Amino acid sequence: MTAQILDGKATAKAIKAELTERVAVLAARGVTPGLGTILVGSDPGSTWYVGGKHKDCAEVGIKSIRVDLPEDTTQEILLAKVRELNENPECTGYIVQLPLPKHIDQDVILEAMDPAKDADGLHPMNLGRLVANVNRPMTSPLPCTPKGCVELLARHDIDLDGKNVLVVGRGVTIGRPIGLLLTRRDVNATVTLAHTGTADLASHLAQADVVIAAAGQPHMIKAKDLKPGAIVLDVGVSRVNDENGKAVVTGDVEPAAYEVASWISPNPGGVGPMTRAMLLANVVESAERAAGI
Ligand SMILES: Nc1nc2c(c(=O)[nH]1)N[C@@H](CN(C=O)c1ccc(C(=O)N[C@@H](CCC(=O)O)C(=O)O)cc1)CN2
Repeated sequence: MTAQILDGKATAKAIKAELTERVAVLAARGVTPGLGTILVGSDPGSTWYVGGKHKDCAEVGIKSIRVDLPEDTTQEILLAKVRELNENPECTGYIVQLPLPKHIDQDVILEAMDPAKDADGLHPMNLGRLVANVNRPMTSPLPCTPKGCVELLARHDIDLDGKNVLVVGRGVTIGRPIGLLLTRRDVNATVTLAHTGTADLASHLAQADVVIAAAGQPHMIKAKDLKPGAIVLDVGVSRVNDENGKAVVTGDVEPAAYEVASWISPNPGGVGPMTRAMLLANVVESAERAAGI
């Protein structure tokens, strides 16, 4: 068996084209959505991701506001920037790029954001809304990567109703919120959350119809442990050196999994582009709600 590809790049391109039209409808009503980003430090990955967010905004017609701060920025200065974006009327939504340097308390920063401007769905109020709302349509932003995983599967006509999903990784941006999203009544999956403290990962993998690998551990998911025909989303991102010493992006799933899975999202080219597209979707949806559309 060779797995079919969950093509995040092509899917994100189609979503961006749809969002461009929705931004034009907002513009006709005099509404211009604006995305702010705050980046602290110069980590090459984070700098690339933030650059991508501004490029995406330009592509679909969203205004963007960029705040770049040095690595040694104090928590107080960062809080002042967060408050500035809370008050800036041109910025209808914003994100603080994660991870933050170790001397800054991420929870304090996320809590200081205006939840109505939280384009990442990571403010505790918005995560709490995801916990509380099982049945009704969500009217608050969802974290971009979990939302991107669900959208990527839906756009390939993959129904998760009744499926056993194993999520590997318990981070706040993916692992923890994705279980909440997948167990909503409209998705109806049964979710197990595995992590570094899980005793026998192989026995969980053997039962999983769907695996969402978001641990950030290169090739930790072995093809031999997968249930034949499993659907695999390779979400984790690591940078490793290839045989020529060149840094390359690699996922959590070993390449041999392509011979066991029925569907697989490549990495790069799978969930990453969907994360980018879902950030734009959050900004547009929030502007539409504000405009009463
Ligand atoms: N505030 C946030 N911080 C972080 C988030 C987030 O959603 N909000 N997620 C990740 C980083 N991220 C977006 O910020 C992100 C990661 C990966 C990609 C992507 O398109 N990856 C490419 C490969 C890129 C490469 O070569 O490095 C792919 O998968 O094809 C986009 C966005 C952590 N921080």
